[in-house]
Amino acid sequence: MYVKICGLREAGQVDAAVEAGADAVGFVLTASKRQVTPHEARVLGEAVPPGVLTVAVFAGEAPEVVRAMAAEAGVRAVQLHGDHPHGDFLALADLGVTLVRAVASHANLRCGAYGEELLIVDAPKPGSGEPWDWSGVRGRPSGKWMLAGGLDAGNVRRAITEAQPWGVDVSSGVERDGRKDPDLIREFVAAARGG
Ligand SMILES: O=C(O)c1ccccc1N[C@@H]1O[C@H](COP(=O)(O)O)[C@@H](O)[C@H]1O
Repeated sequence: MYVKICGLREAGQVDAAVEAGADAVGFVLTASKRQVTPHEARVLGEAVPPGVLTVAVFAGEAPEVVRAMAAEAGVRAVQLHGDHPHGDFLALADLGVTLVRAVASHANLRCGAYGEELLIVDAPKPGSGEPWDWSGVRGRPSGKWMLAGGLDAGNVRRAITEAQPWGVDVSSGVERDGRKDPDLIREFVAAARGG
């Protein structure tokens, strides 16, 4: 089970995610309570081993903005949320990073349909921590797709059973009082992998 921990803002949180065995760590560069600057993302990403994907999260920015910020952040992947047109993915195809398309369940759920390598099927309000009807997507997405939206250590096994994703992605569910919590990160990764 591929696991991404998103919305990291401090070096200790990144270390906790890597040590827990996360496959990918996310830095939110779009407007959010979890937003970091491209420079901060670069510094955080420097401690991440090569085998772990560093992901910059965007939502609605123009491809030129994504290109410039991703280059400054030095990330290995960019994640575009919302209704980015196919042309935005084509415009970023030569960026040399993994493209991740993040959409709500009403969208095209074929991973690769827009040239992306990874797909995230998320709640209507990304980063809100609100659970949604994961069971409704079972059998609809194809390829390498991650389930996101309202997951935590207590519900991720059920969500995996219901939706049958290739991976899972979490932000709010590994926070305590608005900050990422190393224990919750460890518990989430273990639960996602069946521990
Ligand atoms: O986490 C954010 O603040 C965020 C802001 C804007 C777009 C995406 C964001 N995060 C993504 O939301 C889901 C996780 O949601 P949840 O908090 O676990 O319910 C994941 O795809 C993040 O990358």
